Amino acid sequence: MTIARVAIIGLGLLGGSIGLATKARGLPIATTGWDRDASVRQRAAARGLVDQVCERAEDAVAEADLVILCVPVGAMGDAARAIAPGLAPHAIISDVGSSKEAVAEALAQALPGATIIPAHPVAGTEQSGPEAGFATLFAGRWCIITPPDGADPAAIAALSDFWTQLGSKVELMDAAHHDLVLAVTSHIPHLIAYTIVGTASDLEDVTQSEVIKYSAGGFRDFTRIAASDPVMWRDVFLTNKGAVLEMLGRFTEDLTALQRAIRSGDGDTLFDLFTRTRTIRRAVIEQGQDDERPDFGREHGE
Ligand SMILES: NC(=O)C1=CN([C@@H]2O[C@H](COP(=O)(O)OP(=O)(O)OC[C@H]3O[C@@H](n4cnc5c(N)ncnc54)[C@H](O)[C@@H]3O)[C@@H](O)[C@H]2O)C=CC1
Ligand SMILES: O=C(O)C(=O)Cc1ccc(O)cc1
Repeated sequence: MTIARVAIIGLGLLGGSIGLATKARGLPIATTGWDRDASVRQRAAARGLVDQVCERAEDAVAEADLVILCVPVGAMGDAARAIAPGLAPHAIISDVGSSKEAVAEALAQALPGATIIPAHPVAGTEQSGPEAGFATLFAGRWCIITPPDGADPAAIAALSDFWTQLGSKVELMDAAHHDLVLAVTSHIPHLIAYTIVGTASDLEDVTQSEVIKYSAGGFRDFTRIAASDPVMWRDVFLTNKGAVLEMLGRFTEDLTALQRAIRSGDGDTLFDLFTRTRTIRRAVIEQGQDDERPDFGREHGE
């Protein structure tokens, strides 16, 4: 199965980065794109995110071997219905959504009989929109592919190859397991960031300007995460409800234990946890899963 033509639906950070990476790596693949927002279509064309930005969804997907839906997870069903009339019978339909079980269901319902292989590149930033994409986003990052039971092995192989050619490391995973793992490694950290920044900005005896002025430490990192796209993250929490609530239950128990340790002056408990977590950070850096790549800050103007 050769992928010679890819249609990208949704031309924001993820869609734009796929288009730019395909071009920058010189892949022999033609790219088309569509976004439901006319202003995004125009800005995407101006930046050359794909070879051809189409005015209609069905034109963008006509003759595409692979269609990648790069819209918020709550909009996957709508996007799938928009492309349905133009799809080639052999096309592989995939996506980049941050939650996988709900997306797989929405796509299967919208496109009965289609070859659907959901995926999630675990790579992104707090930015969104057609100006945010960059060609190196996926380099060295994991892309988790969650094929449904009975999926065509040739289609899985073709999608895996595509992501490998964009520079990603590919792993196959069951969708439910993906959702549980990402709940703890990505979704709950975002929820915590939104909470802590919200709590700080609500404080009555600390002014907003003090929060901004003295946010040199950990709080500064939280403000980056808490600047992430509200539509995208609303949809993530609504679609990964079960796994997020399960992990949030455990997190709340652990937080309560820390609260008790602080109240009772139990320094050993605090020290032991902080020592254990330090080793995790070291392992993350050794595996190259941090954002301390030499080009990352520069490309983001930091
Ligand atoms: N932002 C990130 O760091 C990451 C995001 N993702 C996932 O990628 C997907 C896209 O996220 P971003 O590119 O960050 O968002 P974005 O906001 O930059 O781009 C999304 C685009 O989809 C368009 N859109 C919305 N509904 C549509 C519809 N029904 N039909 C056609 N176009 C529609 C919007 O106009 C927008 O241009 C989401 O599902 C998100 O969960 C995955 C990995 C990382
Ligand atoms: O900006 C960050 O730190 C991220 O965590 C980006 C991100 C957001 C959502 C995903 O599904 C994957 C990666």
